[in-house]
Amino acid sequence: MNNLVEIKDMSFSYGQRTIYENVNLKIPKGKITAFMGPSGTGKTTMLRLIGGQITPDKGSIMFDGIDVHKLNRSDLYKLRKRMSMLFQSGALFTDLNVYDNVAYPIREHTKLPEEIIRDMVLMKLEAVGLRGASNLMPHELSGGMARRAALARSIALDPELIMYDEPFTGQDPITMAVLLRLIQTLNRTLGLTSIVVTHDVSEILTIADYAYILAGTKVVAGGTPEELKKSTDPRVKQFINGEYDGPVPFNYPTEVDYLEDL
Ligand SMILES: Nc1ncnc2c1ncn2[C@@H]1O[C@H](COP(=O)(O)OP(=O)(O)OP(=O)(O)O)[C@@H](O)[C@H]1O
Repeated sequence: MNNLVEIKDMSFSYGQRTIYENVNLKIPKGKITAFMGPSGTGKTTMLRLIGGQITPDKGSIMFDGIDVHKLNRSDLYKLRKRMSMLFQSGALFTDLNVYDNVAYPIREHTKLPEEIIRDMVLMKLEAVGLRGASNLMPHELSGGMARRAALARSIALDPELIMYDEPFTGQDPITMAVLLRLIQTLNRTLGLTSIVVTHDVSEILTIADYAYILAGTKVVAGGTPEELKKSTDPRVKQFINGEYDGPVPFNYPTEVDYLEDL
């Protein structure tokens, strides 16, 4: 299989707190991969490790055969242009209209003439169904439209990898369905590779080609949605069925029993 990202024997800690221990995982090129797992387990941290914003203590993270953490600053900067990260907040610049929001990264990172920028921006807005909303200001958009505009901005420079961090949070079911289809369509039509961090397990499994469950410093499972749904591993079943109680602790681990705090 052709992988865009390969993580080998990777460990990472924030100070005393171990987030990952000897993790191995692969992100297949051209596919949608989901990262699921309990709150605070380190899913966002994994995206930041892949993006080179933080460095593993041990092991390697390869992007298209390049060791992300062995690059010097300018090469890392170049590599980062091949990746895009879309955060839940996906904040648009409030004083710029939709068009200028999408044009912003192109103007920042290239010296292209405005006619070409115009074509690129309109193509991206068309791709997210917002071509008619070019002149609207962010405060005139619905929550779902704002996410789509942020998505158009995050693909403005034609990245190869797009990482979505909780893209559905706070959206109604219809908007969520629209965003799901959009992630799938963009992945296909733009030849992207996508990683989606989400708690919306059943929804993401309708479009993901592959999914990992991250919990307790490890990758506890990985497979196609069909494989995960058939798994007899109780930790996998807990996740797939969205059960609060089970072998994977839901809460942030605490050193002190809360009764002792009283
Ligand atoms: N900069 C930081 N310094 C120290 N600890 C951090 C930092 N960022 C995150 N953490 C801790 O690392 C752990 C993993 O955080 P992360 O945001 O990656 O989890 P997550 O799985 O994405 O969580 P959620 O599903 O709730 O968004 C958390 O316990 C968090 O408190």
